[in-house]
Amino acid sequence: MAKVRVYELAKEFGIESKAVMAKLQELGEFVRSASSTVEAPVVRKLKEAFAAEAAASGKGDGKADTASATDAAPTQARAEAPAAEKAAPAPTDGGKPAPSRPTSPVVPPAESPAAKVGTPSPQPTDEQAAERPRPAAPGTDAGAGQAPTPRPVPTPPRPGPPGPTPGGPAVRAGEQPRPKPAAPRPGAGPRPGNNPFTSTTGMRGPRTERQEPAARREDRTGIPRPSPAMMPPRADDRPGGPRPNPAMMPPRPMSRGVPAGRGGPGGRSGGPSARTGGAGSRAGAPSGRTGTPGRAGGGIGRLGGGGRPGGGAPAGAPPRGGFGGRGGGRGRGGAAGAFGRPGGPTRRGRKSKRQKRQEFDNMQAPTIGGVRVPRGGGQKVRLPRGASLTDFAEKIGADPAALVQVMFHLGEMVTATQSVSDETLQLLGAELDYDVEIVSPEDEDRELLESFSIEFGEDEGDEEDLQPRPPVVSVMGHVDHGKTKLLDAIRGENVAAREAGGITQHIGAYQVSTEVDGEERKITFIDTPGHEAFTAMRARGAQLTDIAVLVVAADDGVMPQTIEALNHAKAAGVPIVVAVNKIDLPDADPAKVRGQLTEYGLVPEEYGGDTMFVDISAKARLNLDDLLEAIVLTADATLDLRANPNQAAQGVTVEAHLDKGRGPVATVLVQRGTLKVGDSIVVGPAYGRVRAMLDEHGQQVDKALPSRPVLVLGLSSVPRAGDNFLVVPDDRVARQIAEKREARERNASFAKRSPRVSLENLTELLTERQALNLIIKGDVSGSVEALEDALSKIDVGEEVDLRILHRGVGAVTENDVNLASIDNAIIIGFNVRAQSRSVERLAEQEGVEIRYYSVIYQAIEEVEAALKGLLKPEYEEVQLGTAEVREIFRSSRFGTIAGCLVTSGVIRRNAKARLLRDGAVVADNTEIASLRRFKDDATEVREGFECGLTLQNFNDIKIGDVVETFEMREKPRD
Ligand SMILES: Nc1nc2c(ncn2[C@@H]2O[C@H](COP(=O)(O)OP(=O)(O)OP(=O)(O)O)[C@@H](O)[C@H]2O)c(=O)[nH]1
Repeated sequence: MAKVRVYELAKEFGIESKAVMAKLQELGEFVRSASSTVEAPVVRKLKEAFAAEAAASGKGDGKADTASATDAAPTQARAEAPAAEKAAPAPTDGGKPAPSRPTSPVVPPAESPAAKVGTPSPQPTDEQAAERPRPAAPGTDAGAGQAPTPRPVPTPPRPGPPGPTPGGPAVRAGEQPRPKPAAPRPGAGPRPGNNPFTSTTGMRGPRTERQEPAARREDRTGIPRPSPAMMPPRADDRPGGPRPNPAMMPPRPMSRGVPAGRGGPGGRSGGPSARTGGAGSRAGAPSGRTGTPGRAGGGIGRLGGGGRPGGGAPAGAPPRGGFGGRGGGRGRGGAAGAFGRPGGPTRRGRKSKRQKRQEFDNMQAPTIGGVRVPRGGGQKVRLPRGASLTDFAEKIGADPAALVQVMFHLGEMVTATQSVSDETLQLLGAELDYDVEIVSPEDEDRELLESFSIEFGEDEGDEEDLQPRPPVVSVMGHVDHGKTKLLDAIRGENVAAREAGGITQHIGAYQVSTEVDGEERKITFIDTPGHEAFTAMRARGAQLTDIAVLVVAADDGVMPQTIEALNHAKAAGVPIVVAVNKIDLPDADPAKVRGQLTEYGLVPEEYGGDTMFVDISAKARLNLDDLLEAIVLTADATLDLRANPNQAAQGVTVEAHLDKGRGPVATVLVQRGTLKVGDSIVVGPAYGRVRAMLDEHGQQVDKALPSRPVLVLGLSSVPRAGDNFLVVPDDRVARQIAEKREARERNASFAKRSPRVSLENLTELLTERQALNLIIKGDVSGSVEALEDALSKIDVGEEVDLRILHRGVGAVTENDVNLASIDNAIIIGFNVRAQSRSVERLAEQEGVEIRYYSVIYQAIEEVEAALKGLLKPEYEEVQLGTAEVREIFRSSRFGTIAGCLVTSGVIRRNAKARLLRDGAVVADNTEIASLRRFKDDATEVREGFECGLTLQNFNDIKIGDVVETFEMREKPRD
């Protein structure tokens, strides 16, 4: 089922949106407004709730019926899950609930006790429903084949989304008022705390897949188990004394050799529930001794303390071959007897030794690289981009140092606190059997805003709160087809001409008016031509364009970038209006353009298609009004452009820069709400209060309605194009959101640029890599990004790295200098200077170099030269000379002396040498240790002369060998 909006649901139910919202709230679902979307499971839940209400009031009116009818799928699923029905009879009859057959008829959701008592009971998804234990499939688990005819037992506890507890047919037949399962009824059934076989005992952790079979096993014990809500509150008052806090217990590594004792102190608390608790619950045994129902099964959240797998029992506990944390209630002997079956006979459904061994193996923490870390069992772990191993460890209750070791074992060297890449997190997750979900920046941002109860991107209120807004248009097309000219022409025609005296400013977007059918209509143009800007914005999640104008020169026809632009617009689902430009030229062929574009799915209206083509001349200002009209008509025909102007403003940044006089300024496009002077605003990582707003004519405005672009003054820093903006209740919230965003961006960028150190490249990284660290400051975010981009493309080989430690808009500050001095970086100021003389002085003091540029290419050239300067010199071998061995003399003092004739070049003392015999090298990397001419020492002997020489550390010289000498010379780099 697709997402639906609240008002659509209201329509479907034939009631007011408010009633739907109220119901949702009652069900524990938060929706902001009638136009908020509702997820499919929530819709189902809602329908169930309405159906239940209708059934309860005895009306069973058509709407409720419709609701259940429309929801046939889950009902079906429930029908196929008799275990769920089986669970229905509450143990009000002394623990003998009415039997039910696995093939009981469909139970309408309205009949569910949960629904009747109004308990919020989120409907399970179809899969969940289908996942219910089915008595019809005995033998699938422990106790296979021993399971008797399915016996009704209460639903096993379901932490996480509580499943429904649909009523069984027997109960329905009697139309007995169902007891509220939530009410503890001491004495009515077996005391759950006394029942060591109950799997409900204190189950707290979320249910994992692995728990399911255990739950099924418990079902077969035939003992009715009450729902968790029926459990006596806590066991501190029970024999066994106070339960030690698991968090206080020292985590104990599990050892295969000394398994946690089942009857040991660690093993008693969990009872069977611990078995159903997955990795987490098995672990928690330190609560031992008390027999506390299931606190040991504290689930994942408790892993940090005694909750580690194997943390159950002291290492020295009697090795009774069980699981830490499993035990007590069900164990043989020990205090468990006081609460249940004291070491009774082996029951049906008990696990075999083999199974236990298997389970033990499963829960055994991996011993990667000699460390033990909890195994996830496929559990989901959400981590933000750029998280560190410490963050990961925190989530899974492990020791960060252990994770560092695991990574080491996996061949990657990372520190515990270092931000790591997505792949590293995934790799670690896969190794530990966790399903790592890297939370995207968008999701993270949504969560961040939600934490302040702010929702971005949705109009508040009802249908009737929405009012028409002008379309936002981007102009795209091939190079030189006239995009800029067209944007200028439209602006010139409509803006400058009408605003007498107004000086048209380039602020990144402008609004024009045109008359369509006697009505004045506005259109907002994004003033940055080209689809790069369009796609860059989209890449940042900002889709602000409603309509794309595709400019095609009539003389040139469709070109590669025309197609590219077209595809981008199509991918974004944006309708296209084609402007066939340059029709003033003699070789203009507008018909050809139409024909060509038809092939790409843009069929002109006149050919029976739905795309409007307008022949224009941007230069001659021909038919520009027709183009504007076509835009309005296309918008009217294909889009429902409405927004709520009466809410806190939200929108997107179109452009931003640092203005010398005004500080950071950003052109924002209001998408919904009305932006007013004085509003507290967050724009990406910048925040502030709107000090003033200017329109494209440089005129001050006090408010901006949806689709209105305005230049905003008063921000703390310069945001990036594509950053969203939103008005928040007060400055404090604005600052907090902005700071969190900034921290997140910093982390993410650290993760991106910290090189992955692996065992393979460690030596290389430690010994050979040199890095040029840079800090880039520029006047506008665009130039900083462009410079960073260009610099990162400089390639001088593997040996030298360019690292951009920080980039930002604005003057070079003291902070920049401090950072540069710590990390030995050079600061590049692009069209900016040091903030003050004191900053310059600090730089001098710290020996930090600040280079100023105003031409991008100059900056690139110099950085490239600097990088080359960092390269280690390259050497090449240059031959000096060769000598042939003619005679051999042995000397007790010098070893073997070779009497040689220099056959080429020169032989020098101390020169590097190698000895060749029959063309093969017999000694390399040696040196001419001594050189004599007759009886005298010589420094060099030239070609044609004889000499005596010895080689360093080499005496096995033979007559006929050739001594070759050479030197290593630095090679100039190109
Ligand atoms: N004859 C004629 N020339 C035009 C017309 N529109 C634009 N031009 C010329 O075409 C050339 C390119 O125009 P631009 O507006 O710069 O084209 P563009 O698509 O923005 O180009 P890029 O920014 O390089 O992608 C300029 O020399 C314009 O004067 C027109 O309608 N008729």
